[in-house]
Amino acid sequence: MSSSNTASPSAADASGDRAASADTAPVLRLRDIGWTVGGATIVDSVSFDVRQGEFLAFIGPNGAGKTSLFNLVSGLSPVSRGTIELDGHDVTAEAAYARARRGLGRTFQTSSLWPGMTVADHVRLAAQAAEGGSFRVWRRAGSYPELVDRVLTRTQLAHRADAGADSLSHGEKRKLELAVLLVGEPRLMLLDEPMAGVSAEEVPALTELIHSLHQDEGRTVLMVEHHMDVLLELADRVAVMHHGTLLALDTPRTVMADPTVQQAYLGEEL
Ligand SMILES: Nc1ncnc2c1ncn2[C@@H]1O[C@H](COP(=O)(O)OP(=O)(O)OP(=O)(O)O)[C@@H](O)[C@H]1O
Repeated sequence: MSSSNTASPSAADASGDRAASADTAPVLRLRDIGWTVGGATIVDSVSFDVRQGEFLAFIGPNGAGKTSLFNLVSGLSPVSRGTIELDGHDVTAEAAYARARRGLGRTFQTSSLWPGMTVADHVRLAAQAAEGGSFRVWRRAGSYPELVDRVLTRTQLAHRADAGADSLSHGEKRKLELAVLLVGEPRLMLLDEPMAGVSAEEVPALTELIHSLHQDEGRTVLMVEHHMDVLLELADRVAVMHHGTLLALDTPRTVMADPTVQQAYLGEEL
């Protein structure tokens, strides 16, 4: 168990991580990442590597800096210090769209859907955006039928293609956000609390879908999630954020048993 802000691949290998592979170049490499805004340090000296096909989950108390870290990795916020590499390329100075073209995609904690649009229209709009088209000249009729069918089938939403986004259940909305994400064929997916607001009945199907996108399609996943049972099912490793730092990075069971991590959650059982 690492108690510093730096977790190296060798530390992960030593932990017995099932995804460890010393000769595989990391998909993502963070070195001493920091983000300071208005004099407050929100993310502080975070370093870690993520290997191809790995599933890394992030937990931590509210305000620990998980979403801020995702913003830095995806390019929505510029780092104050440190470097970010994707597939060995230094992307620290690259904009979010450039990182997306390299295969990085993300979802957001709060729903990013358009209530007045149908499920299929969301996929069509994402397809047009991926091609670099202007939203203003977007045409509804006959666009991307195969793509729409493929990603909606993949996310179990084909039967809801013509439904308005505002009529979806919370679980279906999360699936639609994943469908929109899949249009860009991301190899590295950052999922920010994909279970937020989802009913207990819908959690298993959503968990299975995310598991399949990772396991069956080989996508690398970083996911912020508070449901420990979900993490145990999905994650190769769990990163614990606390006050902007990386408190621990190890297998889910080792992290949950760590007294330092327990302390970070005010003594509550994880
Ligand atoms: N643009 C900003 N300007 C100033 N402070 C910010 C900004 N964005 C985030 N913060 C602060 O940074 C801290 C970390 O926020 P962040 O949303 O990253 O935490 P989190 O771990 O994702 O929390 P939660 O689990 O509640 O989503 C919070 O105190 C938040 O208020």
